[in-house]
Amino acid sequence: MKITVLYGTETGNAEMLAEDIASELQSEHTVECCNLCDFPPDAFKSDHLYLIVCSTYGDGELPASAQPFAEALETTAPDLSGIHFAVFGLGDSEYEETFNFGGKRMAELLAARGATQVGERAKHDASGSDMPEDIALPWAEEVIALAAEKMQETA
Ligand SMILES: Cc1cc2nc3c(=O)[nH]c(=O)nc-3n(C[C@H](O)[C@H](O)[C@H](O)COP(=O)(O)O)c2cc1C
Repeated sequence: MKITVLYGTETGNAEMLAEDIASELQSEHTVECCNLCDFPPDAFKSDHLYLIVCSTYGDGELPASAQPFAEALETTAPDLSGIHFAVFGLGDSEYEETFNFGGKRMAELLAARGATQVGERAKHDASGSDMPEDIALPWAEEVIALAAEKMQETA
């Protein structure tokens, strides 16, 4: 499968995780990895699965590297029907009211433009005991299997 791992980060955790996911998947898939700040919303392709790794900053906001992408999505309003994505959020449950809102916001923005979300949105908790890569790799395998079915249906 063609997979693009996109990440939105403020201090690098999402970037490290995105790179880990990409390197784990590349033996079986064609994988690219890209910062959301370098990815224009008109670059989505319907034969790719997009794995979006996104942290949360401020008061439940998107991290700095995802903000230009989110603004471009809102101003250019591309039609993303036929695009499949899954979201892995990074956050910290110490921020009780806004836990993992960055990933949630990203999923809402893409769905609002017609893209199809695959699988459950994963929510890593920096205050929990799991390492992000330990939950991200099984999550990625699961969403890839689901996407393979869905993308075949819509092809
Ligand atoms: C100043 C600051 C604000 C944060 N705000 C939130 C928040 O509102 N909700 C949340 O779930 N996590 C929040 N976090 C936790 C980060 O999302 C988490 O540490 C994540 O791993 C950072 O990933 P990054 O380095 O890719 O940006 C915050 C962290 C910092 C330092």
